Amino acid sequence: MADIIIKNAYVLTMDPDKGDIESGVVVIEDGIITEVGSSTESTAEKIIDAREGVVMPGLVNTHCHAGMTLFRGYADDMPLKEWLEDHIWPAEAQAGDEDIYGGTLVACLEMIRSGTTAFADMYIHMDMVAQAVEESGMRAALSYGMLDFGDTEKADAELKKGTEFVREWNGKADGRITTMYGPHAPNTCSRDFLIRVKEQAVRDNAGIHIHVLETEAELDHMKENFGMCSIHFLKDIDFWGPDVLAAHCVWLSDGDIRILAEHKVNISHNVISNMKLASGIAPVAKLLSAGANVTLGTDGCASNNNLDMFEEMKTAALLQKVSTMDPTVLPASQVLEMATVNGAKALSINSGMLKEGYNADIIIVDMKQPHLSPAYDIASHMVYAANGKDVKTTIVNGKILMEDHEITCLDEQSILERMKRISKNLVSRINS
Ligand SMILES: O=c1[nH]cnc2c1ncn2[C@@H]1O[C@H](CO)[C@@H](O)[C@H]1O
Ligand SMILES: [Zn+2]
Repeated sequence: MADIIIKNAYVLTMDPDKGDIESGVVVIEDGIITEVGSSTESTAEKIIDAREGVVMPGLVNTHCHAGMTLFRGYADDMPLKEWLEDHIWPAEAQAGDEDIYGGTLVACLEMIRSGTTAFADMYIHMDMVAQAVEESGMRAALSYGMLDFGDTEKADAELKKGTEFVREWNGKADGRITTMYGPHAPNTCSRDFLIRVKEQAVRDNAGIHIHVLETEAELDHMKENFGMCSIHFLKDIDFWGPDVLAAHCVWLSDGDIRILAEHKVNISHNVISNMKLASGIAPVAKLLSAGANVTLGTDGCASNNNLDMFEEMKTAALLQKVSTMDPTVLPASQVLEMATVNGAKALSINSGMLKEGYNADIIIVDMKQPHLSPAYDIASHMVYAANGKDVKTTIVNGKILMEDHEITCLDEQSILERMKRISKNLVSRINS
């Protein structure tokens, strides 16, 4: 007997061999999808009738700082350097375990509610982040954000912390948690440190999550200090590979695009954060035509200011169209691929498609609503018309985390109450 059967749904499989099924079933057993088709002989204790719903793979957010929900709306409308150095970093210095734990739980609630089933996170107090992810039922690739600023003592301490975290949490929470190394960026980490991190990641068979060329200031800094941009600099130290997840990648030349594609680097496009901080426009259409694996991420809540991947999909499509003056770039089906299949690939997880043998990371979108009516092209609706609130059911690893808009895995009220308390205390500590 199976665990869950979802029936009577429009199934958007994202599986190129299968395509969409107008009225289909998805069968789940032991956290895995065991059947996708138009009917099934199987039985299950739990039957979900998804009539007037779209069943699709959960979205994958490939660049997040989940705990930054704490700073949602805390420092808006300023350039990245000032935002980070004068506001965010001093505030983070005051944040403790309880704050990051509470902030991450709010992020998990927000992601579950808006149809994200897996995310890549780079942040601080990572044991707390991992604990929150474990309790939430979500899937995540977690990394401790390491910076050395050229200080060798700090480099040793940061790498030790990063390594301990990678080793302690990899494969935990029934395999829902995997770990990566998280060197912050080429202009906040020294060359030596980045070399050591890469060597350590190879030894531990772990991926690497890093910010790259988010701002023109980083490009100028790298050219001034090393005579080349971050992409060539990282190529020089043999950093690039399919194990690397590079966030932002805004300031790229055509040569840089070729390097990223050749080395099969995973790229996280953070369009809303890049627009809000006026960092620039990433050449996503060019990256995709070069064959690079481009995915989508929200970045933290202090530069977005939410974690809704539906907004991210729509904005990514629209900005590329207007900035290239070509409405044919990033069609809806390709944007959906970025948010599902490509994201899962970047996190090395067997999710992102509804297919036999894949993780049961699934969402159901409620289509019986004015703004989704009529429905000619479902992919178009998911990218251009829907938003996170339209998600009514979220399943991760075969467990229902939200059903009919009701959160089943966490105590939402107490988490929101806790956020009120900790954010107030945190701000008073920052201001004192
Ligand atoms: O857009 C960004 N660019 C650079 N750093 C960021 C951005 N958003 C968040 N962080 C910072 O990265 C560190 C990860 O541990 C945190 O300090 C976080 O505030
Ligand atoms: Zn970031």
